[in-house]
Amino acid sequence: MQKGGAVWALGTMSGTSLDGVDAAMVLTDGTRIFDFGPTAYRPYSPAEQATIRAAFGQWPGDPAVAAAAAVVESAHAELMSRFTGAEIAGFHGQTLAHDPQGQGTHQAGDGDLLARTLGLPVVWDFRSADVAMGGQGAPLAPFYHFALARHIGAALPLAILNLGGVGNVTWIDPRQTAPEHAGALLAFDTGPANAPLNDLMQRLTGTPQDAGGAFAATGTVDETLIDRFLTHPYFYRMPPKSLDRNDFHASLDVTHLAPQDAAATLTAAIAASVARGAEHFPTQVARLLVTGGGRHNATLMSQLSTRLRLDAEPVEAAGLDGDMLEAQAFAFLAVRVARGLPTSGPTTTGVPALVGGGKVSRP
Ligand SMILES: Nc1ncnc2c1ncn2[C@@H]1O[C@H](COP(=O)(O)OP(=O)(O)OP(=O)(O)O)[C@@H](O)[C@H]1O
Ligand SMILES: CC(=O)N[C@H]1[C@@H]2OC[C@@H](O2)[C@@H](O)[C@@H]1O[C@H](C)C(=O)O
Repeated sequence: MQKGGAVWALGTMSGTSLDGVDAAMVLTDGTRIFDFGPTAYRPYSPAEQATIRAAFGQWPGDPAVAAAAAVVESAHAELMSRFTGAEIAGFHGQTLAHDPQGQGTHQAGDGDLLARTLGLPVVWDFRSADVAMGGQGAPLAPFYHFALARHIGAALPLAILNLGGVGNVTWIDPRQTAPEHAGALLAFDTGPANAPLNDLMQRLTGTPQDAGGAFAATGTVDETLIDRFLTHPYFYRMPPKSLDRNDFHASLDVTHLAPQDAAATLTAAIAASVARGAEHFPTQVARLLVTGGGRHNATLMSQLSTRLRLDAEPVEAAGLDGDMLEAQAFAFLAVRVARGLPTSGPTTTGVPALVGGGKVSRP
């Protein structure tokens, strides 16, 4: 790869909601974004989802993990081979278990194998080095969020909120010139996002989402339950901090509520946890840009606007692509790793020093 200049990088993300793999190209030098390229999506089949789901919470050595890794690798190889013109790829893999203060963090899928299959340098295992140095290993999108804030010409502090299965937010001061500068970023996972709502909708309707938030819109929020939810110790921890998909399982029990009220309450809980998180922001933000699937949920967006007293806008309002932003992040981070630039630091993962996490596998 040419030193210094911008290159086309391909990034992939297989998120906690397990719908499929996103892939996107970005023209970048690892600092600035020069252009966005093609994108593609490859859903997991129900059988593939079941294989991956069976490995959730398991660590390498377990046969379920090997089976899940094989599914992740073949789905990525199939999707990534549709792209041409990339000089490097960033492969996030599928998080199966995340326990940064205990057993570590594990993303299924072998980047070495993909490098050989695709004939491209592949950067992967982005989170382990950060965790080994005492960081949370997540969230990692914040250094990309910083580049996005500069790219869209933001002049004042803003927040980028990702609402996937889990929520994560980045507070950004775009007046700083680099993400590693003191005062540029503060990032953390906000709490559970769509995962508990999806699980509820699956049980109620057989479809794992509340499309547009239409069902929740017909219910009433149980504010007492929300208040109790907000006493979870996670909300008292100072950021940076990160979560595994099911960390809140027992704390969000809505089974005693009428179905619509249960959906309304889980939707409001997402917004309430973001509002609680926003209390940690170093300054107020001028904009709240929302990415990830949750931005399609109108009830959730309106709950966010109410509870944060700020207009929650989809990232599309700033000309960005909220379906592909995480895949773009791993394209961008791949270039940073290849060039020896840090990908996380004390204010994004809590790691004591700047870290450039990620292995580089060459074909
Ligand atoms: N039209 C819609 N209406 C309501 N919710 C939606 C809609 N589209 C997507 N979602 C929600 O967004 C989720 C998917 O979001 P996304 O693709 O950002 O998650 P992910 O990347 O897998 O998760 P994470 O960021 O936690 O790794 C779905 O599971 C669903 O809950
Ligand atoms: C361990 C892990 O895979 N975490 C994911 C997950 O999904 C959302 C949230 O929890 C975030 O911390 C992270 O993903 C994004 C891409 C990140 O690292 O920024």
